[in-house]
Amino acid sequence: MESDHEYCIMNTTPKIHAMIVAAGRGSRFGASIPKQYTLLQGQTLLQHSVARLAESAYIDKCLLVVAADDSTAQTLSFAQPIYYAVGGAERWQSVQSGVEAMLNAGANKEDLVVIHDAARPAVPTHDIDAVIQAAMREPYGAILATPVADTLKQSYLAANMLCNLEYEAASPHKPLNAQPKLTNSKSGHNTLHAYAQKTIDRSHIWQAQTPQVFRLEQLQQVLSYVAEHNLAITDEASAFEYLELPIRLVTGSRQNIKLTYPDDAIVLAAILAAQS
Ligand SMILES: Nc1ccn([C@@H]2O[C@H](COP(=O)(O)OP(=O)(O)OP(=O)(O)O)[C@@H](O)[C@H]2O)c(=O)n1
Ligand SMILES: C[C@](O)(CO)[C@H](O)COP(=O)(O)O
Repeated sequence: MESDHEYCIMNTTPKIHAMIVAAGRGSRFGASIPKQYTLLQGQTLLQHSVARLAESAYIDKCLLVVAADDSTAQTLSFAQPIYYAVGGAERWQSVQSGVEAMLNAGANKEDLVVIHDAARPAVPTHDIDAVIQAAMREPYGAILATPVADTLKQSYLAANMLCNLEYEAASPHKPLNAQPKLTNSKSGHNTLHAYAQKTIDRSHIWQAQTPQVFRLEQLQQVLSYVAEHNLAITDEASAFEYLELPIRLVTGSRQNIKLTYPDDAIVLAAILAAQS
């Protein structure tokens, strides 16, 4: 029975390599610096994410994929040995650059690669271990994901109501079911708003997270397919889906949120404080 730490395929003992993608600009977050360098609980998101991976017994060093003009990462201290690669314009191109760096550094094509977002600093270590263990037992890979918990609406865009509904001030003597007065739209132009068209069945809908874990050569091949076919993907699992290759979904913690919009910072700070 192979130990979890080393699993055998074709009489070799593949190893596990970790990469953190941190080459984004954080445009939706809107800060003056890339969001991976935002300080929460006294450390940058990037340092938190590196430390989380370091807590896993499977990981003892980490590749950081950073922007070509990044001058911050190498000024920081990290919880484990670090090496670097330069990212690309799209997230998947940053991953592709990281895969090439790992192979050029001597990784074997059958080795597993653990890919994590720098923007997900609160991932529990037991989730990291769980997705790695799942990927060891899958032919193509595994990702963390969380089932959708809210009602999902599909929307359509429409012009503002042609009439403004004016409700007279409620008065103690006014019947509750009084009809509102319709008046002509005050605005001289129609504003487009989103309206609910229908509710999506969420019983098989998941929110993908990271880490996402694959074998290096297979990931290299599917990302080449993405490049050759000019596909737009936002995670590596999507590339395998295009080729109808099964990727295991491992239920992850809802604490593993991604810092994307300004509102996420207060939530993430509270999660990190609660985890410390
Ligand atoms: N070309 C890119 C784009 C994103 N990322 C990384 O991928 C992770 C998740 O992507 P996302 O949340 O989209 O980050 P940004 O692209 O920075 O955000 P935005 O889309 O708002 O600009 C982040 O850690 C980000 O640094 C990357 O390494 N290379
Ligand atoms: C990989 C990912 O974290 C899965 O949810 C996400 O797709 C990456 O961020 P982006 O905002 O989609 O670029």
